[in-house]
Amino acid sequence: MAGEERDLIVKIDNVRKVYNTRKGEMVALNGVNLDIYENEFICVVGPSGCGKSTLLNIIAGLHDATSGAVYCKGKKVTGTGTERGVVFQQYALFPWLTVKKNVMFALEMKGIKGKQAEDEAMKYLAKVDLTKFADHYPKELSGGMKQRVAIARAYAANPEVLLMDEPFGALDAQTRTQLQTELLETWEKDRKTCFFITHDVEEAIILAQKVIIMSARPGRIKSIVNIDIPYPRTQETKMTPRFLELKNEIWSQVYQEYLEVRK
Ligand SMILES: Nc1ncnc2c1ncn2[C@@H]1O[C@H](COP(=O)(O)OP(=O)(O)OP(=O)(O)O)[C@@H](O)[C@H]1O
Repeated sequence: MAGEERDLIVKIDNVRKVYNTRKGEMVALNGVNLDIYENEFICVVGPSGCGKSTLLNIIAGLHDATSGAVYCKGKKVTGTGTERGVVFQQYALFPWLTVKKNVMFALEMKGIKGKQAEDEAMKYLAKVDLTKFADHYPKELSGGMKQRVAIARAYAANPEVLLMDEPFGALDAQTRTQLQTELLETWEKDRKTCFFITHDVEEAIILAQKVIIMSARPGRIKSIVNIDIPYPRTQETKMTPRFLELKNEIWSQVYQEYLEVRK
């Protein structure tokens, strides 16, 4: 249906990625197909080395696919673009810019300048509760605060899709839980399309509408599990019977792939 097509944000079409290594060719991804629709929250889990980051980097336009292609709103991805915002595990802030200027940078890339960029940056910093730190430098912030700035910067660019590569992976458990809650609250309000990689099955279920399980290398999509737990979700959701059932189901599938890796 034409209506459905309008809502398709990212199309991953038969993507294969081969790296040339000293030991020869290494197939990181093979035959990956996925459609990401507007307002979807998708989490990707799978064993270490199955190609999750490779896939995200190809969507981001940081890597090329060896064959196949990615389309964003119908346009073939050939490089990075402001319609695809990326948040990495290691905050990737500019250390020489203040918090506010880091966020302003994203706005300036979109052609928003001067006072308007400053006002908008402050608006996004307020969303992540960091207005008081606007004039601080990244090195003066905790890991969780740096990641909030990275998220504010990604949001400020108002991308069609947010690509997040283990954004909370480097944080302690408490901060991680806090940032999950904040991201959930934000997503429940604006439903920004998200493609989020994590090692943490609980994190995937609490956030996502769909959890994509990737197979051991060469990475393929092994299965897609719909998370039928209604929003709003809170940390207490993790104690509910349905959550635990989904956790068992997804964990056992991921575990099978871990065993494949170890063979
Ligand atoms: N630039 C590169 N050159 C050669 N091989 C690479 C390169 N980048 C990744 N690889 C290999 O491709 C495979 C997939 O890596 P990738 O980082 O995408 O996996 P991942 O699922 O994100 O892993 P993890 O969960 O450990 O972060 C791995 O075997 C990795 O060693």
